[in-house]
Amino acid sequence: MGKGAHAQLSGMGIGNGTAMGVVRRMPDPLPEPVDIPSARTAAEELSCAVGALEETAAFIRSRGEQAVGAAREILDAQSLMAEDPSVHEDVSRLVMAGKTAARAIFESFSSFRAIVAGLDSYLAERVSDIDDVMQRTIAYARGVAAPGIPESETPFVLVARDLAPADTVTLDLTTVLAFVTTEGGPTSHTAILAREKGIVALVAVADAQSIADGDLVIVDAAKGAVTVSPSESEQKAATAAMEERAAQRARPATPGALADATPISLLANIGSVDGVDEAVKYGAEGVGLFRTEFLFFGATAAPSVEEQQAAYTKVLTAFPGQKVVIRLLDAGADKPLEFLNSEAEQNPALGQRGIRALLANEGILRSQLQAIAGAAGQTEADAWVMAPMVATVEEARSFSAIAREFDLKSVGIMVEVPSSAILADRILAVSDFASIGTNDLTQYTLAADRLQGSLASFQSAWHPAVLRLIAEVGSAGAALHKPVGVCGEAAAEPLLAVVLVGLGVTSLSMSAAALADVRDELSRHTLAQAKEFARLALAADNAEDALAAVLGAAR
Ligand SMILES: C=C(OP(=O)(O)O)C(=O)O
Ligand SMILES: [Mg+2]
Repeated sequence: MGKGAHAQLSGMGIGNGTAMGVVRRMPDPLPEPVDIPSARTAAEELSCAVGALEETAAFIRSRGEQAVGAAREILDAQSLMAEDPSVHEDVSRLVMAGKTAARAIFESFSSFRAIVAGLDSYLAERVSDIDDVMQRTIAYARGVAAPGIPESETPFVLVARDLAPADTVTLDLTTVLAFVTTEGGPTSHTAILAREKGIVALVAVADAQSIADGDLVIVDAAKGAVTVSPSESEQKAATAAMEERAAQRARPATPGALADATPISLLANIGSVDGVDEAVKYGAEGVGLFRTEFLFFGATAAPSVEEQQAAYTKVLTAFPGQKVVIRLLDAGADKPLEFLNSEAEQNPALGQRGIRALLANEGILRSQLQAIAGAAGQTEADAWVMAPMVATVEEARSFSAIAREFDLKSVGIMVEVPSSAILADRILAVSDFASIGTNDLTQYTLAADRLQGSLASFQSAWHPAVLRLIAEVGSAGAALHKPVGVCGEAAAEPLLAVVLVGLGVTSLSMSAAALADVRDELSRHTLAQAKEFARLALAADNAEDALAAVLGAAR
């Protein structure tokens, strides 16, 4: 495309925002350092390489300190890569063999990358994180600018192949109006972090590389479109949409409801006590998913009941009279925990995980339930508990029986495995509620690892196979008068959230920053329309067609 030519490109919108501005492109990665003999002494090269590794670790660590949640974890892992003694040893060995600092860093990280990419698909997502650390370190060693967000005094729309976590975390929202990336899917790191920060974003825009520096663009996440060199009338419409959104956000948050006043509770997902403030700030009506893994990860043994109770109490205290759904420890596969499951597994996603692991370690399960019951007794919140990764009616029954010994009133299960969606009527008969985890439900339905970047296109809950399973759960919930929520990333996609309601879902839980767009989208459609959208999506052959059909009917 020539610069300035009018064009419309499509991709996957994150949230519902609109932004308009001039494009700045992210510089392309640095070229591979050539393998020529160094002109400096080995000692000089070594001090250059070590200095670059230290500078990278310090830079990423300082960015990590400004981040919370998932972003912080990713950055902490990245700073550890730059500090890894085996990387330092390897770089030093290569420098001593006559390589330049830049080349030694390149070769060392490349072999690290090959091991990670080849040996363990669970770490495949880390490959792009390794590349980011390598690029930054090579830039420091060469004394050139590290690839990253362009510096600019004036606001701009960032166009990039993909964003490194370190970049997304510290995006300056006063200058970066929106971003458009070629790569990524709705559940990629970039999309999740964009949602957490409420940034207008479009991912998986296959033709994004055709947008030139300096082009004026409109990014419309709700339509999943970027318009290059928009006409005057398109510019006016975009300005009006942005003003309306700003006005709507300035009004106090109202409880979630459809246009015909059907109530749909809008709840927050939190991953630690730190998430509480954001949830309250964005008007969450409670917590629909309190992930409790943060208490266990990094520990060598399960935390004591007292320690757990203190953390649960802090969260429950923030929501008097409101519901807080506490998800019991979900260890295994993407959340490995040595002391719970030390046996090496060939296929951990299908291994000892979630409720399976808890029922095999009943002491830990009971300690969690005891701590939750203690915290519930000390606070005014309505504490609900749910078990992760339930696959059978027996697991649901065993979990309910144990939880009720602790006098917990609302005992439910997560539907993340196709078997539990197919048997939703049986499973709900022995549980008080269901909460659908669409991240895992999608991975298991399509047999596509949720962490494997190259399979991101499979990881969409718009897929009619996933929607059919959700419909099973919705119908079972309606027949048995039991609540059915969604707490996976799908709940944070505004139009998909309406489809979920059309399938019988009664509450939606998501990262707090996504609440406003979902609240707004729900208020635009009636239950009859939501059901029609659901019918259209269910009738599609694939996720893209389902989205297109519903977009056509809704916009
Ligand atoms: C909410 C879910 O659980 P997690 O993302 O923690 O596995 C899910 O699988 O959708
Ligand atoms: Mg899950």
